[in-house]
Amino acid sequence: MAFEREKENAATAAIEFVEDGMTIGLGTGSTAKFFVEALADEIADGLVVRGVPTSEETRRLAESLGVPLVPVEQVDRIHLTVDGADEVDEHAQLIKGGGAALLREKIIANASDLMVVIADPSKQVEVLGSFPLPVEVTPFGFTITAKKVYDALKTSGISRPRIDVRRGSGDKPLVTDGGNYILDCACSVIPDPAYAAELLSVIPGVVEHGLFIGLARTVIIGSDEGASIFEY
Ligand SMILES: O=C(CO)[C@H](O)[C@H](O)COP(=O)(O)O
Repeated sequence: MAFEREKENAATAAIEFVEDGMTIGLGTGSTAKFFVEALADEIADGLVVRGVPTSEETRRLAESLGVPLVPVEQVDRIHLTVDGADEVDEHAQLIKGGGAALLREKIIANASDLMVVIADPSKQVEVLGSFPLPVEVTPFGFTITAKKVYDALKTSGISRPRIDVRRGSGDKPLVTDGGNYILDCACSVIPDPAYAAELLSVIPGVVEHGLFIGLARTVIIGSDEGASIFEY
């Protein structure tokens, strides 16, 4: 798999943000997996923390590695969330949701004192939009919602968005942990991510979108040799 070493180095560097007693949001995806593994090693060495997983996939991984978890309903404070991203720009604006976990990821990131993004260099972009923007929608009326999403993206300045329902097994629409569908919106360039986010957020049927604006405060980019940490 590409960029494995860079992902692992970014994830390992994020351990320096972890302190004893923290409740930690555990992201989803191949980079976040390295973080959960690194955290499990620290726990084996005596670190005391609890995790809040952002997907069923991460919950299973954390449980298999012996990372103590706390049900999200019982959490009153999340000190830190460490998660990957599909794209990160120079203002720490993100596209997330390639792993279909964007809803839980955003709820947990938004509730955290600090969101740290870990990524390999291929995720760094000047302008968001090469990666198709995931938009999570309710199955009811999703074709109507898709049309509204198309209109919103056009209004935000994207010239020709193309929208596909993400497919899972048997070519059926993929169903997220929350029971919803994902619209993958090929935009090429998102000229005004904050405006696009604002327009998408008010569409009935849109549960959440993959634009993470103003959430990440720290971005760690892994390299072959180590990692660079950027604070915003
Ligand atoms: O947003 C996500 C899941 O919904 C992931 O963080 C994102 O897709 C990056 O994944 P990876 O680390 O495997 O490249």
